[in-house]
Amino acid sequence: MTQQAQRTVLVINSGSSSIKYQLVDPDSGRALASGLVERIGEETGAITHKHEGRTTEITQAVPDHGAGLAQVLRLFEEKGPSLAEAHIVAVGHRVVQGGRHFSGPALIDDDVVALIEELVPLGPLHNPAHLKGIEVGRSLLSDVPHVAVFDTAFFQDLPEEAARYALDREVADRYSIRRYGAHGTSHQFVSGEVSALLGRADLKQIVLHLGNGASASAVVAGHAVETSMGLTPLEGLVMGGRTGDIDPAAVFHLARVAGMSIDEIDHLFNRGSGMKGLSGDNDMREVWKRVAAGEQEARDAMDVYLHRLTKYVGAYTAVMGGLDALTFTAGIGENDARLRRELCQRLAFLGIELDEAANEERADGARVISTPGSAVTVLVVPTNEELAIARQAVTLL
Ligand SMILES: Nc1ncnc2c1ncn2[C@@H]1O[C@H](COP(=O)(O)OP(=O)(O)O)[C@@H](O)[C@H]1O
Ligand SMILES: CC(=O)OP(=O)(O)O
Ligand SMILES: [Mg+2]
Repeated sequence: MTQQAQRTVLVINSGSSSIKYQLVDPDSGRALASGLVERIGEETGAITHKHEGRTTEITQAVPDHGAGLAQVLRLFEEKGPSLAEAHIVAVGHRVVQGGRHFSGPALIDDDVVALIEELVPLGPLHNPAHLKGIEVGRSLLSDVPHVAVFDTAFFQDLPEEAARYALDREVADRYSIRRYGAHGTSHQFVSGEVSALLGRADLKQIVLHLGNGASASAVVAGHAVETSMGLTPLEGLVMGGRTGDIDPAAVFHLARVAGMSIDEIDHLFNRGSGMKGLSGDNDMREVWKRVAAGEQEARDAMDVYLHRLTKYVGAYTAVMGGLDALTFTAGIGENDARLRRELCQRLAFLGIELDEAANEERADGARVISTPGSAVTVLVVPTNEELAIARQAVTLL
């Protein structure tokens, strides 16, 4: 018989086109159930629900995040575990954009919902999905507290010189234009795991969160000092469908010369660019297949991706005055050994030496993939945003 949890948190992590969820015991870290709703809004969506070693897979259209979440709650009733008997003490919602309002988790009430709504322009791919998740979650699970955990919270204390853009001060302050960052729950969780694994609290770290959205952070002794996402999650690294860094004058140029509207440019930069725009595919596994098939555009896209990463690692090493640990996480960072190898080759000048066998090994947990003689410890650490959200949520109870 599986051991009963004393208390659980249901965590809902809504992405731009997906929902990840976990029913998790915040004390032991054990997930009683977990799952993923993918390709929301597309012709065919997919839902995967895992509970006690059993996996249920459903292929069906999921029109929006509200419908996806309602389906997930039905799956809990049909396949278990029953939410009514799960001792749920809170529902934790990931929220990407908290602007300047939130430096920690917040109990969700109508005022908090209004603020998340106000911040939609600064989290255009994510905040609308979170609002749907919160609305459906609150109506279907109305007798437990709902807590919002913000991606931006970990970066609220960035040094002013990192958070401030060189934009007219009055305009920037009036319109709250500054670097808010994103993926902070993951950067905080992963950098904390690295400190624990290496047994040192004073590390100079770079964390590369490489998923569909991708970001880098520089963390000194547990405090973030730089991060690549900016006013919105568009800035920084090359992503699945997002440009990352681009000269803002490209916007003026496309408006004036190509006659594109602001909404068209927004869509182009946020959804039609990145690896998808460069190679035709936003999934790294597909891009590598194209590289293997000899497609030059795919190889060029990989080189743009790697060049951007190299630049950020170099810049953050300079900002921190050194580098002790470089960590890969999220879908690409955790699974793409070739990408890790090619990046570390470009970073050999830092004294980085990869243990090729450890890098290729398919393992689940956190691990070191550099040689004992490497000047920088290189690691793969699986992120667990859901567990981190659950732990933050219960601090408010
Ligand atoms: N084995 C793999 N090799 C390379 N990339 C992978 C692999 N497995 C997953 N990915 C990448 O991970 C991405 C999803 O990462 P994830 O962190 O779940 O992103 P998000 O939270 O933004 O949806 C996919 O788009 C895919 O490109
Ligand atoms: C902020 C962000 O890009 O999140 P995700 O990678 O989950 O889309
Ligand atoms: Mg993610």
